Amino acid sequence: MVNSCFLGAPSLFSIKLSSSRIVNVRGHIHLQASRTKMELSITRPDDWHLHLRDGELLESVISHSSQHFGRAIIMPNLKPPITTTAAAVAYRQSILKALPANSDFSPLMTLYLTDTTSPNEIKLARESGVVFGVKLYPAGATTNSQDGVTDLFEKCLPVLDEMVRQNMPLLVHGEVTSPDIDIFDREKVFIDTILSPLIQKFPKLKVVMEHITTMDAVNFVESCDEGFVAATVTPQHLVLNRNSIFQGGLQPHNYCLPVLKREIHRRAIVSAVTSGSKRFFLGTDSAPHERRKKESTCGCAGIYNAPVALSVYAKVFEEASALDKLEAFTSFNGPDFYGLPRNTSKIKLSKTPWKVPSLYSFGWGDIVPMFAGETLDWLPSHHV
Ligand SMILES: NC(=O)N[C@@H](CC(=O)O)C(=O)O
Ligand SMILES: [Zn+2]
Ligand SMILES: [Zn+2]
Repeated sequence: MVNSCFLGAPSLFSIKLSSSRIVNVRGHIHLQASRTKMELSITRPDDWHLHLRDGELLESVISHSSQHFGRAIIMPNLKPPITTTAAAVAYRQSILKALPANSDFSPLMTLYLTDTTSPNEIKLARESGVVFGVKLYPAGATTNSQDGVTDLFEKCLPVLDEMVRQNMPLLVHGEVTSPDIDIFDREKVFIDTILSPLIQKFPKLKVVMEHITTMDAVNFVESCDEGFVAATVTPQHLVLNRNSIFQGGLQPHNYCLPVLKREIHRRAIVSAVTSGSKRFFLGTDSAPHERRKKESTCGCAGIYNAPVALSVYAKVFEEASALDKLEAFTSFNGPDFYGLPRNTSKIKLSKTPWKVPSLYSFGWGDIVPMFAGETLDWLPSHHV
């Protein structure tokens, strides 16, 4: 098998190939490797959307993220949700305690916005130095969102004003919840009826549209001011379409929210992230649920992708002949948007096939990862 890789911006990352030869095609440098041993060295990535949960679930899943990622934006949808800075500080402590010895992984905390969040809470959040965003869950939109916002424009204007003053990003689960809106249209209707008016009203508010799933979201984010509106993209929305929920029978482990969409939407998202645009960055939305809660008469939404995320992202960029743009997506665009320094250490991704476990078993139960039992191409090195 021959592998070919076009080096658009070689200074961004390095590719090592054993048994490689350099071919000059019309002025462009291509590297070809027979007997593939391709290796990428990239700045250590961050995960800008992660569910770590708490208790034994937290202890069970944390190393899958901390071994590769430098930092992660930690979602606040616990039971009860993290609605105050004091709760975020305490949750951060329990994450640090659960980390493997010697880990330098850094959790970036968020607050869960409710109808009664006060502007003063935003000040406290900023002063704490450990809260980096405020999460909007429309009430009823997703897992543990029942305490979320019922009417953003009715209830949250003073808080949003304060967020602009404090330069505190609003992180958005962008779906309307009205039962008369088709589930596949909920993101688009949210953009039209909530996000677009919100940005008109608060042009200086930083907004991250989390886990985008549609061409409409891509177009919307691209139409906004670059430094103010951005989006995270999950592995599943880059490689799966809605057929995979029903392939050969109901597939509960491919069910997440916002639900997977049509192939045209997947392709639009792939084009957006592999274009090199700074508006899109890595956010896995890794969302572990116990196996029996997924394989159930009323299965939970959420895909556990932390163990496979980097492999999947690398495959997407490779298939788009855009490996030279991978590092900006995984490691630069996120910190640049949040105004944080980029990581300085590196990780390696080698093109070595590895088999995803069919199950992770813990004393309290099992978790089934994305691509359980399948073989993936890109193997990330552990960060030490
Ligand atoms: N994405 C999901 O399907 N589930 C997430 C919540 C969320 O991010 O919407 C969860 O917490 O399980
Ligand atoms: Zn969400
Ligand atoms: Zn999420």
